[in-house]
Amino acid sequence: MTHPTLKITYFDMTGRAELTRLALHIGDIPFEDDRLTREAFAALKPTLPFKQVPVLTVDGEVLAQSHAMARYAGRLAGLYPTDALEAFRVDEILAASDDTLAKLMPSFREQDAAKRLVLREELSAGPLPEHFACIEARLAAHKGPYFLGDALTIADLELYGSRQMLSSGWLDGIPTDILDAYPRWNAIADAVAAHPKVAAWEAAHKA
Ligand SMILES: N[C@@H](CCC(=O)N[C@@H](CS)C(=O)NCC(=O)O)C(=O)O
Repeated sequence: MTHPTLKITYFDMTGRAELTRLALHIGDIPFEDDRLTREAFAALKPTLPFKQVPVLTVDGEVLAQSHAMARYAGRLAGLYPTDALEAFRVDEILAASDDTLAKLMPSFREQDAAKRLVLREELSAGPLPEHFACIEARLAAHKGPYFLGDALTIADLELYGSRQMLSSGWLDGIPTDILDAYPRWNAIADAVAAHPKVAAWEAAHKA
């Protein structure tokens, strides 16, 4: 099967590009994994559609917005439902994940480490667990092993990636066990982690 020529441009980190990278990798769809230094980003920024990364270059055309990229990659890779209602369920999880990031954003922007810690501790004491409980409740439709049953989707990959971000210890002030209270979320993330293509990707990139 022929695919468009694809290049993901982002920083050398997981962040907002990893979902698209992982979807293309799982789908055996070749792509260039263009990882920018801060200096290279500064030079490129004025040319970018929203002056931000990630961007996905498709046959020479630069397109942006991480979840739009992920849905496109998901469609190419067979990881996005063709059924409209199932797609809605997947989109809901992606948007809920954006809401998590929005809650964390002031702490990402805070330069003072002590103030950042306080912001994250406040989030961990209420707003984040409350939001995560809502996500967990939406996973009640979880059929196993993945959210929508046997078919892996980008919603599962997003839940997996969010767990990595939240539980890695990278976010000082967020307890690494903050997701322990959500068994459906963890079951899905565990199933994704056990996927051979995901395990291979992690072995190649996290060593
Ligand atoms: N809505 C955009 C947000 C993109 C975004 O916030 N990108 C950040 C990196 S994660 C960025 O480019 N920051 C540098 C800047 O804005 O100058 C998306 O989902 O792709």
